[in-house]
Amino acid sequence: AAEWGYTKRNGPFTWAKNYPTAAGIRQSPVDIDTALATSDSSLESKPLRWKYVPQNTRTIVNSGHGWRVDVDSEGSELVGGPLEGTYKLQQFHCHWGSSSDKGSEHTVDGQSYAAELHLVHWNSSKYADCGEAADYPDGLTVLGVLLKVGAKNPELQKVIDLIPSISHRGEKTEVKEAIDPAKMLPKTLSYWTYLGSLTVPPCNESVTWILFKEPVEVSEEQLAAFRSLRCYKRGEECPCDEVDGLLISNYRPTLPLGTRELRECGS
Ligand SMILES: CCN[C@H]1CN(CCOC)S(=O)(=O)c2sc(S(N)(=O)=O)cc21
Ligand SMILES: [Zn+2]
Repeated sequence: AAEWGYTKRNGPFTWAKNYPTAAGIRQSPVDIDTALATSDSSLESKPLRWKYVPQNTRTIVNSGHGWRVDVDSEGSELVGGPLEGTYKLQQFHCHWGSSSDKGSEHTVDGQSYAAELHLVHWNSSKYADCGEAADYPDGLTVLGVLLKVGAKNPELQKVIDLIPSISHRGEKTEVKEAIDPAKMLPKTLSYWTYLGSLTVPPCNESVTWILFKEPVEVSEEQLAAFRSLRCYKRGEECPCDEVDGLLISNYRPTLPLGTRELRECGS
């Protein structure tokens, strides 16, 4: 089957054909209607806590759908807030648009941001690895960070510096200078949380989403670097009808929250 992607031919509105879960009722991303959010004392009583090992960021790869930094999960942990048990960091990646007026996956009161960073964690209290965890409703937790145009982001610059060596799909390289995921999180830790899904096929409905309220800054030049990735393999011709196969946009439009509860912690 034609590989899924973000063009008219293989983009989000075609995914349900090959991935029926994409048409489910617990899909992500969603628009965060801040008036609907309910504050929950149980979230306030168990602060979200994380521990990452910067030296465990191993490789960065061009998945054909964006860049992804794979991490050795050992030594990492995410607990508290809405979570039961311990989750370990598996990878982090980003979504962006063809211009900085769009590109985030979640929107807030209808407003898009320039990009969105996802830190993907899996429930190591109950499952053996990320792949297994992705098949269970409590298997994954993704920390989402909204990115807005502003100052150059020094931690993300370590990713940007590696992009030229993974310009084509399937290329990967060692991350030599440790990247600290904790340094990419906002200062204030207020967040919204709801039950959703992977925002890419197979769109498993296995993600507890935790989206920080405070956006983090990234520069226009850094966003431009993201858009220089190519969605096809070196030596092959460009399959996607994108402008010479550049990955200029890789965000899924929002899906209905439906009857799901949206909770918030912190102002
Ligand atoms: C770059 C994308 N990679 C994906 C690889 N995986 C999916 C298959 O795994 C069994 S995953 O579970 O690690 C996730 S979560 C995720 S999102 N956008 O919802 O945070 C994307 C992906
Ligand atoms: Zn993502």
